[in-house]
Amino acid sequence: MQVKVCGMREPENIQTLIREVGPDLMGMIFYPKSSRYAGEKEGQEFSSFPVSKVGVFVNASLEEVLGTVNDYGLSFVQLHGDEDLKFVKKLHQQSAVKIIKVFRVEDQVNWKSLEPFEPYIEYFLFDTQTKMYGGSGRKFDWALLEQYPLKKQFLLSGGIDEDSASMIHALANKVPQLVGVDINSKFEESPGLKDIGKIRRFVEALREN
Ligand SMILES: O=C(O)c1ccccc1NCC(=O)[C@H](O)[C@H](O)COP(=O)(O)O
Repeated sequence: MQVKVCGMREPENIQTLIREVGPDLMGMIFYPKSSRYAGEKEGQEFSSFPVSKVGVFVNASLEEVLGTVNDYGLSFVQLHGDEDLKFVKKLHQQSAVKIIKVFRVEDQVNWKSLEPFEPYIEYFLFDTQTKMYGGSGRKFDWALLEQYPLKKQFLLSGGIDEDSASMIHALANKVPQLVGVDINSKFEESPGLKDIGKIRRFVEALREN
């Protein structure tokens, strides 16, 4: 099971995370309205961190996304807004960066609408529908994912906390396309600053089985 720790911003906190947890992916938020906005930091400082970096964007322009990929040395772009297929195709054409396309879930999912994205992306990510787009700390009804009909692998997100490991294992046993989790606000001391001990305990529980 892959682990993405999202909403990272502070260099020392990032170094401790890499040393003590070793996540598969580390997310940085490039949505200016987020309390975890990382876009004011110098890109160069982040490029050298030995972890795959994911830039999270909400309805940003293609130019902004491509510029940030370059400045921060991003391996993945996570499209967390209402980016359509046309946008995803253009990004795929113009860059080798891997794409995570987010679907924010309320009380149902239109699986048919996801299908056209499959050839252009690395993963889907399912998160809870919220006005702020992400980082809400709220879970959606994960049982909806038991009906997931596609081949594309996906990441689970939204309100995952220290006690979620057994629920995640149970879901992954039913739906093998679930290959990773994305954690954020339930592991924070303050926006953009993570409690690394808490993350380590969760990741140990997740990797136990
Ligand atoms: O975290 C944010 O502030 C944020 C704002 C706008 C779009 C996306 C955002 N976060 C992206 C993530 O991938 C979060 O990890 C995901 O929404 C889950 O957050 P949480 O429910 O706090 O675990």
